Amino acid sequence: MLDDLFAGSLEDAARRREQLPTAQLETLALEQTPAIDAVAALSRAELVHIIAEVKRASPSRGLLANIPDPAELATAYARGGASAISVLTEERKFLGSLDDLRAVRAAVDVPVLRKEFIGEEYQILEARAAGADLILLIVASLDQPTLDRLKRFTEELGMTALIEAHTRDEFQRALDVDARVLGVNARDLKTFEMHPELFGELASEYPEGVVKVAESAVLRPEHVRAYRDAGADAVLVGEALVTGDDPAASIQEFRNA
Ligand SMILES: O=C(O)c1ccccc1NCC(=O)[C@H](O)[C@H](O)COP(=O)(O)O
Repeated sequence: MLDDLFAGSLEDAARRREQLPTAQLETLALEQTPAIDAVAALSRAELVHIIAEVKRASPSRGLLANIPDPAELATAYARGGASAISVLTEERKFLGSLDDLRAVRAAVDVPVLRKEFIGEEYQILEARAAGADLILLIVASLDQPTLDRLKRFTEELGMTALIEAHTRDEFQRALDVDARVLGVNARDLKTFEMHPELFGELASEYPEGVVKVAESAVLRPEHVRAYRDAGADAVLVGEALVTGDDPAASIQEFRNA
């Protein structure tokens, strides 16, 4: 599944590159307002940070929510106290787009994450050109030299990489490239089973100064509390917010869990 998602994302990027060659995209990326410092925005604070996700659909859950106006949803997230907004831009299974990212960027002042299956520099330039401050790098799909190269490229553009691990080995590989924001995702990408305990098993191994992000498997405030008690600085939440009645209120509840 992960290989298919990556292949699809890279094919879509290749199609866009035919319309907008790398040199032109680079100019657009460099013209943007500088990226917001996501490390500062997500570092430990009295209340846990919520990274709230704009997520229409997913491979594990199918269609989740009709989101006609991602900017409106992101504005509600920010009103509820989200510290960052994650926007799924993958088109085939998550039904997202770079237009969603641009709309969210224009609507909020908090850092914006491009959630995508990123395997090459062009996709990172696209993220910057659309105003993203953070991009996702999934360790499971990148060999170590590529992970290192893409992380450096991200930082050269003034952005931050959220480096995502699903196992202890991947966690170590993220540390080996000096991850500054390191996520542990509870969702097994092969079986889609949730393992929220993995974050707690790895939390004590984060070096000082690395932002600890727990991802997925939050449906209720007690799930956020468990991540917070295990040491999370930030928790990334998608489904619970897009399927709930009042996303701003849910974020407030999660922050105070
Ligand atoms: O959500 C999926 O089904 C999925 C499948 C394969 C790769 C990635 C996937 N999700 C991306 C995410 O990491 C989540 O959207 C994010 O952590 C929020 O998760 P949740 O709160 O459980 O919706």
